[in-house]
Amino acid sequence: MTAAEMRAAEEAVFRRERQLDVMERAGAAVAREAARFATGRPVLVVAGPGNNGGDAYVCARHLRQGGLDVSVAAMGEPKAGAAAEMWSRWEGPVVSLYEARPRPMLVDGLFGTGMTRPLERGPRALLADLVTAADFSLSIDLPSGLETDSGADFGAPRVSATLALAALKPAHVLDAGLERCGHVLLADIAIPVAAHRRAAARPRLAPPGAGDHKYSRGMVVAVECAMPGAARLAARAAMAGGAGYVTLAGADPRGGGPDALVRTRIEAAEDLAELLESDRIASVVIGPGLGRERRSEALLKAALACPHPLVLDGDALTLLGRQAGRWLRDRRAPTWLTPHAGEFARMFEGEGSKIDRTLGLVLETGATVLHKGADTVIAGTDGAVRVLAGASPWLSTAGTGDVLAGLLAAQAARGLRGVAAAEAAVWLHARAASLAGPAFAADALVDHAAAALGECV
Ligand SMILES: NC(=O)C1=CN([C@@H]2O[C@H](COP(=O)(O)OP(=O)(O)OC[C@H]3O[C@@H](n4cnc5c(N)ncnc54)[C@H](O)[C@@H]3O)[C@@H](O)[C@H]2O)[C@H](O)CC1
Ligand SMILES: [K+]
Repeated sequence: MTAAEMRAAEEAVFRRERQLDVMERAGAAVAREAARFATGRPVLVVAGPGNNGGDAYVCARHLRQGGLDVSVAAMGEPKAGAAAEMWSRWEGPVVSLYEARPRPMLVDGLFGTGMTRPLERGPRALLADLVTAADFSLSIDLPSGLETDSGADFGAPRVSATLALAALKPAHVLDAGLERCGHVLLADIAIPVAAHRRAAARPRLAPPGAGDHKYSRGMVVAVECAMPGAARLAARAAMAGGAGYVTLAGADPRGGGPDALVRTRIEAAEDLAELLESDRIASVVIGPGLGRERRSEALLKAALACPHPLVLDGDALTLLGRQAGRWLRDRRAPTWLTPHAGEFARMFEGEGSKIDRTLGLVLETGATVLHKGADTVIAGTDGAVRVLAGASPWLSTAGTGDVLAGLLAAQAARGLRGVAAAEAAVWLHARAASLAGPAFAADALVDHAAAALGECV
């Protein structure tokens, strides 16, 4: 939830409950986690001037009542309201942040969702030093120094763990927030939240039924052109992703690949157009290794004109570029775009967080967009958003995007649509990466995709 949505949810609660009671709950939740990690060690709580600081004073009081050695350092005194009341309920001394001495356990309650501008250099350095000197650091709601709605870096330290209050915010999963938050925990503080944006979750996929056959399970066409290896990876991934039949349409009928991979020879774009007339086809993937030649462009146009669900990746996205909206708006069949940051920028400018910009491209094209990266954002035409953060960093190797495109084509061929198909593909991809361990080649992802799928049926 964004900062504004969070405020609205809080306001709704304040209509029937005192703000003090909600803040008590938040502070108590923080104290429970802090005590768990402190394991008896001395604690330094740093408190800011707003409600994040209010939570911090409550936390300090609870920790001290629990028998821990707690000191408090503040940056600005709370002026009024619940936070000021919590400050006055803290009976120990409060030193200025500039006088704070590091302690083994640090609780960071300087700023939360109220962060509106970057931290100034002074407090930024002080906080960073205290975090570095601590054995364990826990941030209340957000590491102080992140823009809540985008995860942009406002000078936040990298803490050991962050306890999100009531709901995850975009900063817990996007941009700089991805690495600054450390381990993200979520506290239920009885503020009801109804979010249409969620973290990507393990899909539940139907196994084949007794009456299924290769066509009913979905036939995928992968288009091969300039770099055959990339299209082959996508085709193999479609097989591992559960498609019943995969054919690779290309100029060379003898190119490699597993025996089960069917090759269909196409010379010109007309051949592809003719192939794609078959109503046995359940989805098409084009773009991995497509190239940017005249022939690539002609093949892309043939694919765009076909009546089947279509996954557009790699060079297909670059070829569409700023014209993506014009080419895609009138396409009737489901369409997915799977850009990485560079391809996305070539198609669409947009403003705001990665979520906002991804939704912008959805609006522009009418397609489901799977915006890749360490923080993968999926957005659909119904406004639904899924984010997958924290996938294996070893995915940053050539060919993994081709595998994702193939996995997505398989989900489309199995009948999944929109965000659900993209979420399933992204989850399978991340899970296969974690099964593959360190330093894998993209080929190994394919080898682990079936095992990942096995966890979903
Ligand atoms: N509303 C509630 O009762 C509850 C809120 N919870 C916690 O409150 C914070 C959000 O609190 P808020 O007072 O809105 O903002 P902050 O404490 O994050 O910030 C305070 C204040 O600081 C100013 N400010 C912004 N940027 C800077 C900067 N770079 N340097 C200096 N000062 C800055 C700004 O004007 C803000 O007003 C939320 O995260 C929760 O922790 C409880 O969870 C529940 C009850
Ligand atoms: K904080």
